[in-house]
Amino acid sequence: MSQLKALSHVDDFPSSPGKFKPDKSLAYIHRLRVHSSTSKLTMYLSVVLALILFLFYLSPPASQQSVPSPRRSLGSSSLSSSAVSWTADWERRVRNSGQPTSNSINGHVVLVTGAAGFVGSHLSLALKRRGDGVVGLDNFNHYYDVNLKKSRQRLLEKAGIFVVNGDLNDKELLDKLFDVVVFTHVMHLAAQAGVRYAMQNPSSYINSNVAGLVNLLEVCKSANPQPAIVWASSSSVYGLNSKVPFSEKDRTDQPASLYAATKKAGEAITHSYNHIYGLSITGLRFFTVYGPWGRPDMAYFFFTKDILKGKEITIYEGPDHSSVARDFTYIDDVVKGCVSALDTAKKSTGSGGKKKGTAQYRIYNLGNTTPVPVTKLVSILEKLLKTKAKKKMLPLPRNGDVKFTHANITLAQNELGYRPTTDLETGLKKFVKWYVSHYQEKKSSW
Ligand SMILES: O=C(O)[C@H]1O[C@H](OP(=O)(O)OP(=O)(O)OC[C@H]2O[C@@H](n3ccc(=O)[nH]c3=O)[C@H](O)[C@@H]2O)[C@H](O)[C@@H](O)[C@@H]1O
Repeated sequence: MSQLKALSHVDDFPSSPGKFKPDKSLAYIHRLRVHSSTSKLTMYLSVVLALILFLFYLSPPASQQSVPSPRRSLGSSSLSSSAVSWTADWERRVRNSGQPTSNSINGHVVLVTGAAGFVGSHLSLALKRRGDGVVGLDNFNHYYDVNLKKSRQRLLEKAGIFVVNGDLNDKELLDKLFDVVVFTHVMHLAAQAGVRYAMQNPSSYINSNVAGLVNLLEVCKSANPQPAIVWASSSSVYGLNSKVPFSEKDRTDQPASLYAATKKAGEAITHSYNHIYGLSITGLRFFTVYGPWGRPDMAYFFFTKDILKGKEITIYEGPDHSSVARDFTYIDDVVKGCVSALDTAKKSTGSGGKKKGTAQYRIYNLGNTTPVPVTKLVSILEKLLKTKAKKKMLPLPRNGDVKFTHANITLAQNELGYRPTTDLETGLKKFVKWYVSHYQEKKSSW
């Protein structure tokens, strides 16, 4: 979430009480009392009266005041005179975007949060392609290059998906979206991602991954009908768990980063909403998802950028120079898992904020089952980029990173039919191809 954006309303208030200077104004009134003549007072009163009448004349009638004005969070920065038509246009765009096509197999209508993000944009396109109604939501924060998010948004727009510019914590906006469209599903992918950044900006993780999640769940529990919710948890919840491969039954009470702790909190929070309100919930633990249109804060992405620039890259290693490894999972495989989670999700059981029966609660690993050392990732990139990396080996810092991840995907295989098919070399080849073509015209921004 953009801190600046979240706090922008603060500008409406005096920054400090010091801005009020009651002592001066009192002295002024006192001077008036002592020195002014009756005629002066009459003159002041007339001026004040004239001012009140003038302001009254300028103010719109009550009926006009009740018309909602365009909101900053809805993507308009200017308060134009066409306030009413702009709002109607916005509603029309949301409604059209959420309309399933006639060839839609199941008629799903999905709200995708984080739609301008990496997984969100891929998933939105996949759903739209098969005819689902898809409405996107994204706050376009500055955690990484906003231009990349806007480029993804343009792709979505071409496919007929409207991405609403707004924040998860904006309850009024979420209520409005649920008023305009009846969502059968919510695919909740908006989050403050990144393991290491949590040490720099801890509050952004609480704001998005905890407060934003609760806000969304509050709106979903009150919606009628309640949507089924599928959301992105993370492999990082396994934390210091050393039993491999990681199974959903393994302990997840030892997070190694605040990021992981907020994702684990999300699993607990969603469970409580499932239990109390009958919301159907599916949590997906993603394992280092990579691919075209990926996130520039992730190692494979900035390694590629730095290798091409001839800049040194830092590779972390474990004790005694042991390798650090990740179960890198290709985006298309993850998207298939997400779609399948949506398709197998049962309906929520509650209505009007009241639970009517037990609702489905599921958690799945979506990994690749083949951990690859980071050193190997770098050698694949060197081969694909035909450039030698300038490598610096460093002991794994205490920044929240864990030494390895490795998914057991049996449960997702059995219940979602999830079968990842892309190995790291094949996936990175597709990423590099995209990277080179996407940035070749923007070399100045490298
Ligand atoms: O699977 C997950 O749950 C998580 O996957 C990634 O987190 P991570 O696996 O740490 O991905 P990267 O940040 O791309 O790091 C990949 C590997 O490169 C290593 N690395 C990272 C940065 C660096 O400068 N050098 C380096 O060797 C890390 O230690 C890690 O082993 C995502 O960033 C998280 O949002 C996601 O939730």
